[in-house]
This record gives sequence, structure tokens and C-alpha cells, in this order.
Amino acid sequence: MSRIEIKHITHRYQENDAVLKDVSYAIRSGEFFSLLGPSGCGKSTLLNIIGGFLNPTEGSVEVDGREILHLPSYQRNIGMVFQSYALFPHMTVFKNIAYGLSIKKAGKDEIRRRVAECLDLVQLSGLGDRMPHQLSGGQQQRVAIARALANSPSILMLDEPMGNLDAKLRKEMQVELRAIQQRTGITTIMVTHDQEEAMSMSDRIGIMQNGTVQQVGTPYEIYRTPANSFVAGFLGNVNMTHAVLADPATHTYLSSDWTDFDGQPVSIRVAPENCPLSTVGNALFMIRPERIEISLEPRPDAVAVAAESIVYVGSALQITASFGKKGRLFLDVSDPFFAVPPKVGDRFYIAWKPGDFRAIAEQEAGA
Ligand SMILES: Nc1ncnc2c1ncn2[C@@H]1O[C@H](COP(=O)(O)OP(=O)(O)OP(=O)(O)O)[C@@H](O)[C@H]1O
Repeated sequence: MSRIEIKHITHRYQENDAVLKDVSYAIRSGEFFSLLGPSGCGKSTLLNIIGGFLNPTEGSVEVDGREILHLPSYQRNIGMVFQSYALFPHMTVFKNIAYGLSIKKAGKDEIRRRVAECLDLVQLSGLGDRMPHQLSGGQQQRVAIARALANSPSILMLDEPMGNLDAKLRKEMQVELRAIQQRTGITTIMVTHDQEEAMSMSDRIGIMQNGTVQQVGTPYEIYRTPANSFVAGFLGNVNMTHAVLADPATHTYLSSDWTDFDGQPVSIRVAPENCPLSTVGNALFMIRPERIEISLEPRPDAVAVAAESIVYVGSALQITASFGKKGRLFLDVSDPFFAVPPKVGDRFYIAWKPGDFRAIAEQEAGA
């Protein structure tokens, strides 16, 4: 188990603009850490720097307090799994897994023992004689994991490891990979652009955009208390509105983006602890779709909306609703709430508790 400290990494390819801009992360020993961000934000570049395939323009990477950037890749004691698996097609599963140990000139008995252990770990015992093309995609991926672990690395790095699997297998492998990581306790960094994958597998997530760190936290922290509007919108669905303070005594704001059927701005009460910016008088607020209450009957505290689109996903109805005169929002209604699913144009009523709205920062300048 190793601790990794990424300190002030900046990277430029040739004379181009920096694709990593002063990136710092401290990854704890034994942690499953995901780098999550949209395509092109610099995740793979950072992984390649840690792995020793690329030298950064500036900055340092330390493992357990020791600088590693001067070390060649093979001396960094890092196991890598790529999206393509990169198995050697002309070698058996056994030889693929044994490859790193053979290079290190390990003895035959040690190789046999370690390969058997790794095959067992990824639940492929008995398949050592197969060629990669005789395996399913999920099995090939497990061989790639076994190969990465065979040398007993202190760090495991995964670059979009589930990218080539279909949705169902992907879910199964997420659970398995997490279980393997927990059994071995190995410090793991995974690059992904799949938010659900990062949420379901990670101890902590580092959200990146445009070569910058936007937030680091547990899935729970990042979803519940996003640092800014980019993070809020990147992780799950969110409703956001600017609103102006109307009554400081009750922390009531009037939306600048949502107007009800009577043409009045929608009013929002915000719990004081969710509104650190209240003194500013004008702030950006967010509410998650699943936090919005639905009522079929009018209520004094509820606003009328009309369904604009309805998607049934089995466990819930995902509804886009319009406020009437101006603005729309997403609702996530657990099934079965409606005895009969609503139709486009149907009206119902929505309400929220003050604790469900939260002030957030606008997206950081320069990100
Ligand atoms: N060898 C290279 N030469 C020049 N620019 C590069 C090179 N490799 C990557 N880039 C650029 O660096 C930026 C970051 O790329 P990177 O592959 O690190 O992003 P990513 O977040 O991993 O994206 P994806 O999820 O699509 O793999 C992109 O703008 C990309 O075009």
C-alpha cells in the first residue's frame, strides 16, 4: 500500500497550451481514487505521467514521500490496466500473467505459484492454457488485471478499464474489480468519464475540467455539496437557477429563471446553513431532481408545473416539467408514484424543503 502525492503538475505537449494546469492530488494509502472528467480534460495525460510514460513540464510525483519522476516506468512498481487490455495475442493466459515475473527472472516455481494466485484472485483458475482470443471480453479484462497484479505492485492504475464491455458486464466487473481491490488493499487510481462508475467504485473522486482540479471528495460529498456549477452538472442531473434575495428574515429568494403560470417569479426558501452567500443578495442555487416533492392536488406551498417529456426507466419516471411562463426543471419520481403515468401536458404540483436547495459557486473562472 502506497501513498501518492501529485504536486503542482503542469504539462504542455510541444509548445501548445497547458493541458494540465497546476494539478495537485494526495491519494491515500489503500484508497480507490477515480479521476473523473469530460473527454480531453487531461486524465490520461496525468496517468501517463504517474506511470512514467510522459515527463511533465513542471511539478513532482511522490510515492511514500519519495520523488519518482526520475525513475523509468519499470522501476515504479505500478501495475497498469488499459481499456484495450493490451494482452499479448500469441501467448497463453498463463504466459501473459507470467510475463513481468519472467522479465524479472523469477524462478519457475515462484512464477507458477504467483500466476495461480492471480488466476484465483480474478476467478479464472483453470483457464491458464487458453489463448486470449478464446476468452470473452470480461475474461480478457480479468487476465489484464491479473497480469497487472502479478508483480505485486504497490499501485494499480486503470485507464477506462471497463470501456470495452457491454452495460451489464460493465456493472458486474465494477463490483468484481472493487472486490479485488479491497481484498488486495492496493492503492488504485482509475481514469473514467463515467460518473456512475466513479460513484459506485471509489473511496474518493477527483473531478477535473480543462486540465484543472475542480473538487476532491467522497462520492457522497461531491454529489451532495458540489464545489461549483460544473461539478454539480457533471455528476448526475441537477436543476439550477439564479435567484435574488427577497426576504432576508426568512431566507426567501425569487428565481430569475423560473416564472409560474401567473407570470410571478418562483419563490425559494433556503435553509440558512445551505446559503453561505445569502448576504450577497443574488446567488446561484441548485436542487437535485429526486429532492423535489410531487403533489397531485394544489397546496399552498406548491407550484404548478406541466409535464414536457416523460421517460420511464423502470425504477423511476424522469420528467421534464415546465413552470408555465418561463423555465423548466428535471424531476425524478420513484415508481410507483403515479397510478397512471402522466402524459405530456398534464399538470401537477411541486414543492421542496428549505434544506433541499443549496447555494453554489458559479463555475470557476479559467476552468
Ligand atoms: N501526444 C499529444 N500531443 C498533443 N496533444 C495531446 C497529446 N495527447 C493528448 N493531447 C491533448 O491533451 C488534452 C488532454 O488529453 P487526455 O488524453 O489527457 O484527456 P482525457 O481526459 O484522458 O480524455 P479522454 O477521456 O478522451 O481519453 C487533449 O486536448 C488532447 O487533445
